[in-house]
Amino acid sequence: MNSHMRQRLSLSLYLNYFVHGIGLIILAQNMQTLGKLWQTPLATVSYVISGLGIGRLLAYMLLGVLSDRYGRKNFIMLGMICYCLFFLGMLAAPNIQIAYLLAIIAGIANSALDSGTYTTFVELGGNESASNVLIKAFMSLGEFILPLLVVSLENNNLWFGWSFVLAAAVLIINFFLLLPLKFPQANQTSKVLLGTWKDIGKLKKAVITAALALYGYTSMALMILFTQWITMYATEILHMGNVAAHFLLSLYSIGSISGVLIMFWLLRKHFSELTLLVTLNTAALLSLAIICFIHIAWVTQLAAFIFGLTAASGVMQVGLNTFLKLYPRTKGLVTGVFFTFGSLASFTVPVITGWLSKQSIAATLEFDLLIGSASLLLVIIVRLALGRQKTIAGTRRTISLLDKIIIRLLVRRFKEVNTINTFKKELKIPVLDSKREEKVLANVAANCSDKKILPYLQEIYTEIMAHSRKYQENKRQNNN
Ligand SMILES: O=C(O)C(=O)C[C@]1(C(=O)O)C=C[C@@H](O)C=C1
Repeated sequence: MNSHMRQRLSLSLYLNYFVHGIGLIILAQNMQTLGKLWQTPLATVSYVISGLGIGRLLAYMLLGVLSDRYGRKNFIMLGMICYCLFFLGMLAAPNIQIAYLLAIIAGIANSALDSGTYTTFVELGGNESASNVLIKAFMSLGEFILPLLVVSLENNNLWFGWSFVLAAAVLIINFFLLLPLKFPQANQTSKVLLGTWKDIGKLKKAVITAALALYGYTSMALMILFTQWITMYATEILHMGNVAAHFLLSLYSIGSISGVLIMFWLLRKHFSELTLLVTLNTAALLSLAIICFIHIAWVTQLAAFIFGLTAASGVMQVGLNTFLKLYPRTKGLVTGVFFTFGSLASFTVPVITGWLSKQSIAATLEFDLLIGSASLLLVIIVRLALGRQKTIAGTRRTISLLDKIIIRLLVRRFKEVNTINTFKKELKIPVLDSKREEKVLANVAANCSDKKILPYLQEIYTEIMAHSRKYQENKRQNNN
């Protein structure tokens, strides 16, 4: 695939996630209007939102496995059609039952897009982690723009449905942009990775698999618990005013978008993914602990920003990427498993914390500390079990460093050879000393720990000595 087609494909895939960002919050942002439309109380509209979660749970595994079989493109198209149906259907939904069905369809759309897109970015090759993290950036952009759109429609007394129509229109245009594009072959194995990770034992692989699947749960739970409770925690426990309390969530969002961009940049620079996961999860846990235990307004604000910067920087996507590399032949299934755990988090966290909040609001965030610790433990387990991750770029960095040392040593060797030459000139003996050359080659054999590479080293040394002879002859000819 040429780079122009690749860019077109990537752009279309990202555009879908801009719309998905809108889809994630469009019901919540229009709760009151929709409630009036269906003549139901707010709680019932909120119940419709849970349909999204049901759709996801139902579809992730199935669509993941099917996308391994029938190609990624079909499922991305399916996702787009389902999403379109959701956006336009919601405007025409006559009752709450149909609305609930449409929400389930949006959940299915979400699963279809995920199982087709994350896998495609890995199969496109290049820097797949950076690409998958950028998906999160497009989602955040959608989530950032929609509330502004909703408010401006409202302020200008325009129909609330325009934001739904806009989302559908973007999808329809993107559908036709995507239609002629070719996708990379599904589940081709990534040679680079098989080279470095193929020797993992069965037990180790099972431990890593379990840890990564659980990380699908904890990484999601860490974020949604925070976003659900931070405002109430700030008003009730920290006694902040209403505006200041809401502002904490904005700081978290700004942190998150900055975090994604920083993560993208670091991954492009080939920073080790697992080291990043351990570092970011540690920072997230620390900032959360600060929010829980140090009650000073500006410190809390800074900590909320840092929590967004680290916990919502795309660490979930990086975790999935590691998982995908471990199972290059069943990427769709792996995406399905990972996000099923994520969906379980979106279901269980509100239930558990709802119950905890009856004890105290502080207990909810303290529970997030527990989740953050579990997250950190899981990524440490994965890091230890997988060992140092090798990449072409990292390995080349090591080679460059070794070359630097070798060159310095060779310069010193030439200096010593020059000294020998001075002696030889005084004693009037020839440059070539075959006995000494044999001894040097014998020394190479004695010092070489890997007998397989010995012939190559001896060839190198024969060359080195040939050149030090040339160097000596040249010096003699030029009389210096
Ligand atoms: O030891 C010497 O006599 C050298 O000149 C140095 C050296 C070498 O590079 O090691 C170079 C040429 C001789 O034939 C043998 C050895």
